[in-house]
Amino acid sequence: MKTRITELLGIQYPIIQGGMAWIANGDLAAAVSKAGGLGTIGAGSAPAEWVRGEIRKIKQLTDRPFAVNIMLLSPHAKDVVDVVIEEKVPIVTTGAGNPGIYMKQLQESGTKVIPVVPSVALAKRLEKLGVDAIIVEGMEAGGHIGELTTMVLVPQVVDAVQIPVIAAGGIADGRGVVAALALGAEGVQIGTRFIVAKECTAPHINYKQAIIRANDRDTVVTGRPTGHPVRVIRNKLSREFMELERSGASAEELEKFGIGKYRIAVEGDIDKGSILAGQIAGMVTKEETVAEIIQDIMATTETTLNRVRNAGMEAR
Ligand SMILES: O=C(O)COc1ccc(-c2c[nH]c(CNC(=O)Nc3ncc(Sc4ccccn4)s3)n2)cc1
Repeated sequence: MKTRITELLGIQYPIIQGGMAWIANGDLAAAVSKAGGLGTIGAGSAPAEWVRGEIRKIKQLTDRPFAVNIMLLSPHAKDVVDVVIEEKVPIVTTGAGNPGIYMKQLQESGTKVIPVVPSVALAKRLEKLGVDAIIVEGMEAGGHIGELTTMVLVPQVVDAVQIPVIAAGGIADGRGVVAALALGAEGVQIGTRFIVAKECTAPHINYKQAIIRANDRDTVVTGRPTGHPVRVIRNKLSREFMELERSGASAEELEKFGIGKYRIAVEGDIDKGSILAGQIAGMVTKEETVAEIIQDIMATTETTLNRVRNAGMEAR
């Protein structure tokens, strides 16, 4: 399948794996790149030297293109940018903030920059700064989210910019890919479904099982009063978090309550930790290899395109 995204990134399929903090390590990213997508190492809030180690690991595992996601709320973001440049990482995606301050040094080093944006305004500002493409992430996504849905935000950003758009949030099979293409996107970013991949070695099995067990209504958004809303799977901790919000706790108290809770879940305590995952968790029902996931996505893309085409023919 060929789009401006597959050409820009040198990948076989327009499938980008989300660079999820604490979860997307070199093992997962290498498996996705080897299977024809774009594997992404999630720097999250990790120190720059951890990121350097994962970059060197993926270079041992594959020659195919890969990316590093820079989470801009991380205290190590600047050092991670330096490491990305030193290690000649070809592609960077960014999240949770505006990458404007790093654009000059990244572009001078020839790194392709693809920011996640939650609004049309930021998409237009970043296109002017010279980013190579835009990931438009709807609030269906797991983790730190904006307020608008994929269905609403993608076509508005597509209308507002000339550079290619990647749709993210609520996508886990070919129906989501075809929907994204219909909205004007030329690629998709998938996070939640890759968390349960066999090659995703970081999260404890309890984390994966929480996603596999989740149904359509099992995620909630915590932390809205802090200005950093985060989508998680309902559990004991999210109920405590919502209780704290209802009791009128300040943004600082909520922020403090949330610190470190994500890592606790990744390490296996799914009662006391925050299980970051998207609304599509209800459609993620089994652990598979990355190759099986990508093959299923592309096969269901094909069957969906045929179904939509036939429906269109009959409608004439
Ligand atoms: O500066 C501005 O105009 C605001 O800019 C932005 C505001 C938000 C975003 C945004 C929303 N979603 C994303 C990409 N997705 C994510 O970044 N998802 C994440 N999940 C867990 C994360 S770890 C975390 C999260 C919050 C607080 C501390 N740590 S980051 N980027 C991007 C840019």
